[in-house]
Amino acid sequence: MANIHTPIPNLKLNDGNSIPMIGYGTGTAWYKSGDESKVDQACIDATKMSIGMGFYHQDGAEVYKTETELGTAIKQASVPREKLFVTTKVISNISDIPAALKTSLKKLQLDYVDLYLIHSPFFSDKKEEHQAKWKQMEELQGQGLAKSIGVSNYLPEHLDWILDGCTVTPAINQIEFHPYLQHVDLLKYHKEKGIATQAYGPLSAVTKGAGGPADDILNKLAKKYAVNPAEISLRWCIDQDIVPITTSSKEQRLSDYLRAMTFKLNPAEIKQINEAGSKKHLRGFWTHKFDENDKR
Ligand SMILES: NC(=O)C1=CN([C@@H]2O[C@H](COP(=O)(O)OP(=O)(O)OC[C@H]3O[C@@H](n4cnc5c(N)ncnc54)[C@H](O)[C@@H]3O)[C@@H](O)[C@H]2O)C=CC1
Ligand SMILES: O=CCc1c[nH]c2ccccc12
Repeated sequence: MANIHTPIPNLKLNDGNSIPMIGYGTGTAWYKSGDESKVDQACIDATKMSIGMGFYHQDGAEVYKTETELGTAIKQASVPREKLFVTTKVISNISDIPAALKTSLKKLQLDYVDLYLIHSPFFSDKKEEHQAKWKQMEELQGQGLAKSIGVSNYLPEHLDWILDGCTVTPAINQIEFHPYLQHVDLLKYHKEKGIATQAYGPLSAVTKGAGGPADDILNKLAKKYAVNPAEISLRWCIDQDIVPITTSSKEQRLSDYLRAMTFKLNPAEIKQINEAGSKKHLRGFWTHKFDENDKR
């Protein structure tokens, strides 16, 4: 069983900070559609378990309404703060980013987050507003409240707005990324500008896209490396320097995910997954915001 002793590599960001190359998400499986003040003990327990197993990189967001649970799990896990990498994101309270971060920090019971992200670009279609919001993000980083700052769900046109005149280039863009959503042009853009990529929904080809054209190659490689197709999907991200964010409430599944740290795909295998995956398009998140004809 892979466990806390399974070393997790780091990726160096453009600001000199380092991020562990797999994250545990407190969104999809855990977000509350209702009352935020109703504490979800199952979320605390699963998140604490993930930290205990070595998932020191934790991904939250104000919109998930689970920052209190994440903060409690962190506290109860008793791992030194400097060993953790904690992300949260702003979107509901984008009108006042400094206040939003302070509220998040209170819920998280932290003095700073390792990464603060603007959760999506869809709050405005005006370049000037994006630039003004990014300036506030830079100020929060300057105050030490966020060690790294970045964005999520941005496309090249949104990043262009920010990069025009920014002082700090976003460290990360967190996007939906899996064999059926490969974002080839966006990844090229990230590489040119020194922006790291985080992948949410990395298991989508195995979960939502099961039965698709990548099944055969994912199954074949799973057999070769004696893991599950999920771990091939995670490794496919890592071997492209992309940081996957996954989740589960099950110890066995989390342990299985960590096996992605125990082997490497070769370039030919990555290419085979890319080729098979490019035969299908699947977007699972923010579908109401992205143009349905946009296959990027
Ligand atoms: N920035 C953004 O807009 C977004 C960020 N996120 C972040 O990413 C995190 C992970 O996102 P997910 O889509 O949940 O990631 P994921 O694609 O890794 O899926 C994880 C889910 O797959 C299930 N699973 C694993 N193996 C399976 C199998 N063999 N068969 C069936 N189901 C299986 C797990 O139980 C879990 O519920 C979220 O919790 C959140 O923190 C997620 C969506 C949007
Ligand atoms: O971050 C993931 C997708 C997302 C966007 N808004 C919400 C609200 C609640 C849960 C997930 C999400």
